[in-house]
Amino acid sequence: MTQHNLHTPDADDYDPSASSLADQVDQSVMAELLSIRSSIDNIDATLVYLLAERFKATQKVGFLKAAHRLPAGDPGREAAQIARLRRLAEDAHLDPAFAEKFLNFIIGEVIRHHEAIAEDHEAASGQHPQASALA
Ligand SMILES: O=C(O)C(=O)C[C@]1(C(=O)O)C=C[C@@H](O)C=C1
Repeated sequence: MTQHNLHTPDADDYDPSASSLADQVDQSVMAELLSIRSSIDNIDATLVYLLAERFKATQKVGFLKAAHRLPAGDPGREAAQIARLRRLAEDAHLDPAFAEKFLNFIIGEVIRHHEAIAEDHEAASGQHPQASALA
């Protein structure tokens, strides 16, 4: 049974002024809050598009690694990426520990995708022995 009274907002009916604070703040504070939130909304949308592009690129890496039976993870590359991002974060006044945690979170997901691609690839080449000989 669908629970219409427990409505969870989705992207189609996004209300940028949705808030649980309306009865706790005066209108001028709410207006300022909504104005700042409009930038936050733009930034969040950009993050989604950027992450989608990054995952498109890492998917290509996943196919390449699977085709050549390379390991999903590359700790040497990760160490270099983390050192670089920590430096960039410091320059940008972002907590470097947060930047590292965020990158590790994304890379963990990428590695799970790589492993799934490799499993699919192995299963497919098992079904076609001549394909596995060519890999
Ligand atoms: O560059 C690679 O080899 C990738 O698989 C991509 C990526 C990343 O997401 O940046 C993910 C896993 C590796 O450990 C290193 C980097």
